Amino acid sequence: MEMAVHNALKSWSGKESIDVKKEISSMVFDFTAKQIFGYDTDASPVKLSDKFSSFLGCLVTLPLNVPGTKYYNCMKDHKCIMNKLRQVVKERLAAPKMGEEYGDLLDSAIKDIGTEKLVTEEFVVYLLLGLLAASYDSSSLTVAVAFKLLSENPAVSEELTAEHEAIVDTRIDKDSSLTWDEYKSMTFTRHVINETLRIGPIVPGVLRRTLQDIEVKGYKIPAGWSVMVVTAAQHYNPEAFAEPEKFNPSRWKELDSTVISKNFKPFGGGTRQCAGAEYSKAFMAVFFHKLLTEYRWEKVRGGDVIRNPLLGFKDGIHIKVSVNP
Ligand code: HEM
Repeated sequence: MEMAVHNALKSWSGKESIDVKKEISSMVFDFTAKQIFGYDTDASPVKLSDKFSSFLGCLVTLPLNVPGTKYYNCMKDHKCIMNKLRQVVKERLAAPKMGEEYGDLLDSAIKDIGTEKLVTEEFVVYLLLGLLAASYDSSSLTVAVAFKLLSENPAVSEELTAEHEAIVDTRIDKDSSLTWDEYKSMTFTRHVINETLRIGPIVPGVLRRTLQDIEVKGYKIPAGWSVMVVTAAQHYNPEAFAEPEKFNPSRWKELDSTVISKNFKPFGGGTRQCAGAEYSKAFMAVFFHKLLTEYRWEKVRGGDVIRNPLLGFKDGIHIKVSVNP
């Protein structure tokens, strides 16, 4: 993870500016795809992250399957992605040591084929599609929101930088990699990540279906209805978070665990809670560690937030990254 971040930051430094969301999306995508099925973006004739970018960008569109329309292009990209994923799964199934060779997530999934009625070859293809889609737009959006909030709150940015510089200062070998203990010691970083996810949750809410009639504040919701829990609204509950519009990572020092569990759900909740939550938080911490200890950054332009229904930016958010002198 550190190496992926290192390579990305190196390639950004010196450029006039980069669109954070776009660049991080493709970095996280390539890294995740490598962990899941050994995807090597440099060796691949098709840049899968580009295909995902255009596929995900036109999911909510008029279903007019005519050349030249957004939907038509979306379907073309979807087909290309599915062909590639089907090919990957087929190759693994044909490998001499099927499911044993690489030790990655795809190997585990291949071994599970047939253990349950649902787990078929096609299911594994869709599992890959789902995980890659989930990784493309999620952490990158949260990091982009963090850049916006940090650029508007220089004191928070300074405290965050100080935490990471202190980690490097106490290292015996200054060039050594980040350790697990160092990661666990990033208290203020965790507060910044939580506060970013609270202020700018990427999804407006989570969907559930009622299994039985339930009553909420005098209203009856019949069994079988779809319910959307608007978690984004809970994040702005003034009884749980004082001055909820204010970006204040330090509030997390004091917050009660019951208040958090009832009002803070950026990754959903219950048995369907996000499978990539810890992975995303680790990625964000590693990203900020490398950025803040080895580089300097400044916002160049953009940062106007929109919701459609995912959180996004009108004209992106562009930053300039330079090596720390
Ligand atoms: C900041 C980053 C992320 C956020 C805010 C986020 C948010 C969410 C949310 C709100 C849900 C719905 C949960 C529910 O219905 O209760 C979800 C589900 C899911 N997410 Fe994430 N996600 C993030 C990153 C990721 C990543 C990187 C992956 C995979 C590599 C991932 C994989 C999944 C999967 C597989 C589910 C479906 C879980 C299930 O239905 O059992 N997510 N995510």
